[in-house]
Amino acid sequence: MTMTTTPTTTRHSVVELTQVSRWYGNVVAVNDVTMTIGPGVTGLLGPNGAGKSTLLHMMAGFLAPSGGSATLNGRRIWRNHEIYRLIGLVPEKEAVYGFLTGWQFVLSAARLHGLPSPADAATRALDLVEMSPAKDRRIETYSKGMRQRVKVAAALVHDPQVLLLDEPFNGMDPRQRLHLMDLVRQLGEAGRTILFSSHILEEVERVAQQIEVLVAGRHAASGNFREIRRRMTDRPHLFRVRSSDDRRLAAALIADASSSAVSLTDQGVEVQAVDFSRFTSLLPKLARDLDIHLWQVSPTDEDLESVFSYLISRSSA
Ligand SMILES: Nc1ncnc2c1ncn2[C@@H]1O[C@H](COP(=O)(O)OP(=O)(O)OP(=O)(O)O)[C@@H](O)[C@H]1O
Repeated sequence: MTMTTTPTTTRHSVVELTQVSRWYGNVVAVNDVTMTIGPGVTGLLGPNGAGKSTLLHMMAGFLAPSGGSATLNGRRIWRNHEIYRLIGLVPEKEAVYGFLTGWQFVLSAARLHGLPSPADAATRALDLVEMSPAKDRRIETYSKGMRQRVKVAAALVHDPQVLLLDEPFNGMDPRQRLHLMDLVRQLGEAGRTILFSSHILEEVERVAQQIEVLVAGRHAASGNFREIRRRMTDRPHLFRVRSSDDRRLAAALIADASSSAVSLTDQGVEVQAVDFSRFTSLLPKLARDLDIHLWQVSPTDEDLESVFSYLISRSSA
């Protein structure tokens, strides 16, 4: 994919949230979040309802923080029109009119921004997302991936330094997803400050250099994917083990420091492993030494929700 950038824009933008909170009536959607988003691609990872959309909307100037401050390059975002010109938001909702062509949609975004040459800007944005060949078709005839790209073009039409994307890869087929991932990566490499939200760790790992984890409105972890992975692997894991002699196996496991709790149940031995790598090498060794056959070893808490709850419990410790 080739990409053109506009040399006139300074590209080193930093979005800064300082103790930002947002509540809707009694619901605290975002709770005391402090984070800095710099150039390149950052992934905002969190389960549904974590407050990702609310956070992105505050960064885009669509929502006022109830407390704390959100700035871009040191300047307040909320109600600051000059700052709005530097930010593009790709919303999660399908905010596109099916009866418009891609060209009309992106052109109207250019006009709304009051750009001096809206047609040139629309052409450039459509080229950037490789949608020029389909620009004269109505949006309702587009695939999900094409729709998403045309939304990105509309968000990029004013050549913003900051691009915020809310769950951009949702509902796409694998090929479209790879295509958009490639585009997001390239936009980041060109020096833009990009933040996209997702509830899928693998998705975030593939595109983002930096990951910010949000759980129940709180900032639960921050780092590159290796650090986030490590923190997730370091957490206590709950395993269920079925073997030819559960009782003897449980006794041997309990004697080792790799597990904090071992219990015998109808379904086998349940082990709370506090040292993941030590436990996974110890178990086969014990089985061999004691001449016990292992029939089943399965993690019981591998879902992302439990990983998230672990991270949030750590961050509040
Ligand atoms: N306009 C609103 N009025 C009341 N509550 C809201 C409103 N918008 C969001 N919320 C609540 O705030 C919390 C955070 O919502 P938000 O949409 O920001 O999360 P999210 O991480 O983007 O989740 P999802 O991926 O499901 O959209 C949720 O509990 C949600 O129900």
